[in-house]
Parts: sequence; structure tokens; C-alpha cells
Amino acid sequence: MGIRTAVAGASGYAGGELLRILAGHPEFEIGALTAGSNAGTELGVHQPHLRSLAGRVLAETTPDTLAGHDVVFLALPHGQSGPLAAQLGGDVLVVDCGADHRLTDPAAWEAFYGTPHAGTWPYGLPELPGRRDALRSTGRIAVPGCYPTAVSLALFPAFAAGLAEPDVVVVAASGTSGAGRSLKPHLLGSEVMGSVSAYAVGGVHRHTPEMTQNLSAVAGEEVTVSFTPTLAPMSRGILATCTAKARPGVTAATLRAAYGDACAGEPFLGLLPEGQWPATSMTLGANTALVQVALDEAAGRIIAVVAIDNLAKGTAGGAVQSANLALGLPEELGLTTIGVSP
Ligand SMILES: NC(=O)C1=CN([C@@H]2O[C@H](COP(=O)(O)OP(=O)(O)OC[C@H]3O[C@@H](n4cnc5c(N)ncnc54)[C@H](OP(=O)(O)O)[C@@H]3O)[C@@H](O)[C@H]2O)C=CC1
Ligand SMILES: CC(=O)N[C@@H](CCC(=O)OP(=O)(O)O)C(=O)O
Repeated sequence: MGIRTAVAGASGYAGGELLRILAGHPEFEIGALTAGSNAGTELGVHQPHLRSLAGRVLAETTPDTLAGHDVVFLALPHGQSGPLAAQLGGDVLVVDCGADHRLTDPAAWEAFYGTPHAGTWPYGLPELPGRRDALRSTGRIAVPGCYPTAVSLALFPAFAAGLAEPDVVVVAASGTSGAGRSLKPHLLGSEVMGSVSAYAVGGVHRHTPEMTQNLSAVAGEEVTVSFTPTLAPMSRGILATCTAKARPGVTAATLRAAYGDACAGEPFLGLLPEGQWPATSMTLGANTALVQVALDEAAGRIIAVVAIDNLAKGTAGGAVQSANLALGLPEELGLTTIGVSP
């Protein structure tokens, strides 16, 4: 008998990607699958690519339907998982793919999300300094947002090595699946196809405090992040161009050495060979973040570019990676670094 696992939000994009990974994982046994308005329908209506689970009927998302499992993955809109998780037992591992438990500062939560803060759980980005140990044996995991995953992995090596000033600028492009599958007018095919557009400009995107929190913890001082997201006409992927002011004396060689050290031994964080730059196509379907770094000597800035699949390393893959750690399983179990190309 495997580890009995429930997925709430199974009809959504994150839930679907979780199930794609869990279906191929040797230890997890898939139990209850739940949804909101689509409860009572078959999973195959919403996730026809998940053939082996197609006939499973979606239950309502309640503490009762999620009871009796060893692990519960929550892939619900933000604000939904906090109240639900509070009603789940202390003996179950709860992995929240939503935002509710990521931020440590209640004031930052309330400023960006506008609801009372649900609390803070161990943060599921094992590559960040000190985070892996905190995830071992925890019963609660806050899965990072997709943009913060990308940006934190791109810049933490520079801050950990003391090479960057606390002044960060990020411009990132995301595929449309990042917005979930509920209807949104700006995501109509005719609005998105053949066009790239900026949104949430001017420090208002709700992932900004999460990036600030992560990079400040590594830097040991308050890091400011100016973040501009853009929407690209593709279904999956994030490409983030992240720059930070370089400290005096930083050279291209010290920078590359710091990134080489940070990526060494990391199964899912790769520094590309010199001269090769990340593309979202390199990471599709894989639990990898691929990084490249350069020093812009004229501007005195470090430039780190990262690619991830927002649904894989950016959500479901990262969630399973952290769950593996919490369950005492090998961190890489059931996860692939092999992408889909072209
Ligand atoms: N998409 C991405 O790239 C990423 C997503 N996440 C997070 O994962 C979570 C899910 O996102 P995503 O899959 O994209 O969203 P979707 O809109 O694609 O899916 C949402 C899921 O939640 C269910 N749901 C919605 N409202 C309720 C409710 N009131 N009660 C119970 N179930 C409900 C939906 O069921 P129904 O079909 O019945 O409406 C559906 O299964 C979010 O918190 C998101 O922020 C995190 C990182 C990246
Ligand atoms: C393209 C797009 O719209 N992306 C989403 C990413 C949100 C997300 O997935 O993150 P959470 O888990 O924090 O909700 C956005 O910018 O709001």
C-alpha cells in the first residue's frame, strides 16, 4: 500500500500537473480528487491527458472528503486553502500550492491579498540556503509562487556570495497557464496570440513581497525588488531576466564561480555552459530551473536569466520535491529533469 494522497483542485492546471507527476511516482497512491463547481463530474472531462485517472469522479472539497489520507495537496485559489487546512489533522502532510502560507509578514499579506493572514509554513524551495533541512519532517509545506521560484533561484547565488547590492530589477515573461484556467477576458486567445503585454506594473504584483522575503533572507539585509511581469503567447514557461547592482570588485570570474558553487550537487538547478542562455523550451515538463549569468561591466550590474516550467518546477514539481523531503523519500523520486522539445 502506497502513501494515500488526495489532491484538492484536481480539475485545475496545478492539480492536473500534480496528478501527472503523482501518477508516475512509485510511492504515492492517488486517493480523493476534489474540485469546486465541477464536483460530481469525471476527471477525464477536465484532464483528458490523464488517461489512467479519467473515470475518477471529483468530490466536493471539504475536510471530510480529504480525511483519511497521509498527504493532501491543495491546488486551490489563494484564500481557500487557509481555512480548509486549519480543519485538517496534524498527522497529515499538507502541501499548499496556493499563496496562503508563504509570507512571514502578516502586514505584507494583507497589503497584497486583502484578507487576514492564515499563518506561515516552511517554504518549499529546498535550493535556498537553510531551507532543505526545515522541510525534512515538516507536516506543512508552503509551495512558492511560480515567479518567486524563478527569481529566487536566479539571484540567491549572487546574494549568498555577497556579490550583489540589495537593489534588484526583474522583468519576467510567463505563459498563460500561470493565470489558471478560469475565464479571464485578457486571456482570450485573440488577446494573447501574437502579442506580449505587461501587467501588474509598478510594484503591485502579489509575488513582489515573496521575492523580497526570499532574497532578503539570503542577503541578510532588506532587498528591494522592482518586478514587472509580462504575458507571453505560450501555454507554459517563465523566462525571468533578473538584475542586481554588483558590489565593487566583482568580476565575471567570481560571479561564475559563485553560481557554479550554488548549483553544484543540486538535482534541479542547473548553470548552463558559458555562452548558452536559458529558454523556456529547455524546461518544459521538467522539474528544472536553468540559469545563466553575466556581468554587465558598463552598467555595473549582475544579469541572471532563468527559465522554468511554471507548472512543473514552478508549482507541482516543486511541491512533490518538497513532499519527498518531508516524507523522508529521496528528493528526486518521481521527478524528471528531462524536458519536452521541440
Ligand atoms: N498555474 C500556475 O502556474 C500556478 C498556480 N499556483 C497556485 O495553485 C493554485 C491553483 O492554481 P491553478 O491550478 O492555476 O488554478 P485553476 O483555476 O486552474 O484551478 C483551480 C482549482 O480550484 C478549484 N476551486 C476553485 N474554487 C474553489 C472553491 N471555492 N472550493 C473548492 N475548489 C475550488 C477549481 O475547481 P472547479 O474546476 O470545480 O472550479 C480547480 O480545480 C492557486 O493557488 C495558484 O495560485 C501556484 C504556482 C503556479
Ligand atoms: C500569467 C499569470 O497571470 N500568472 C499569475 C501567476 C500567479 C501564480 O500562479 O501564482 P500564485 O500561486 O501566487 O497565485 C499572475 O501573475 O497572477
